[in-house]
Amino acid sequence: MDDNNLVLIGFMGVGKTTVGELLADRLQREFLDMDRVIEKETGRTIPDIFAAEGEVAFREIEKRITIDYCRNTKKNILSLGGGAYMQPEIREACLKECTVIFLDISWEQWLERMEELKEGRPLLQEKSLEEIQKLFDSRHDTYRHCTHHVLTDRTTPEEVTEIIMEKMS
Ligand SMILES: Nc1ncnc2c1ncn2[C@@H]1O[C@H](COP(=O)(O)OP(=O)(O)OP(=O)(O)O)[C@@H](O)[C@H]1O
Ligand SMILES: O=C(O)C1=C[C@@H](O)[C@@H](O)[C@H](O)C1
Ligand SMILES: [Mg+2]
Repeated sequence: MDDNNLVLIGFMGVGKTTVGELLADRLQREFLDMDRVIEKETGRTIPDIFAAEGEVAFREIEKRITIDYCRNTKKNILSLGGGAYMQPEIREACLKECTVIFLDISWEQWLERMEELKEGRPLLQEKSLEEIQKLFDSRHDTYRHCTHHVLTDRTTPEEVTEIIMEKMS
């Protein structure tokens, strides 16, 4: 395996953080959740940034910090915010500098998790179910521009980790 960062992408709640931590253990690499990195670097929570400055301002901050970590760090496991990959500049930096793993999930399986996901995820609190499903569907084709695509339906985080290890071997 090379020294590239591994970048996990996919919709909110698909398991990027959970699987990212397991992968980091297996590979003896550091795990960085980019939502938490953004909060640390700005000194504010993501809900606070959304509330005070709005989504457009959040996306600019997200772009600057995510691209910096993609380009200027090595050997990390980076879990991207659920919407980060929709930004073309972030996508280009990830595909050029990193190995990108898309964690996919069906809408039906995702719905089963939705209630537990609402806390701390402002987009899920603001939007109707119909709007969330539209967002879910609209992002799918963009996430497919990746290095490895893993469907996680009825698969435990440990099994997902194993599938990723096999794909990269
Ligand atoms: N493969 C899985 N099977 C069942 N539950 C899972 C799986 N992966 C994650 N979960 C559960 O789903 C919830 C969301 O997982 P996690 O926080 O890892 O998602 P995420 O992709 O990092 O979300 P976000 O984009 O909002 O940061 C957690 O409660 C986690 O335990
Ligand atoms: O899917 C999204 O657009 C988001 C997902 C979260 O990870 C956070 O980055 C933020 O709440 C926006
Ligand atoms: Mg996460």
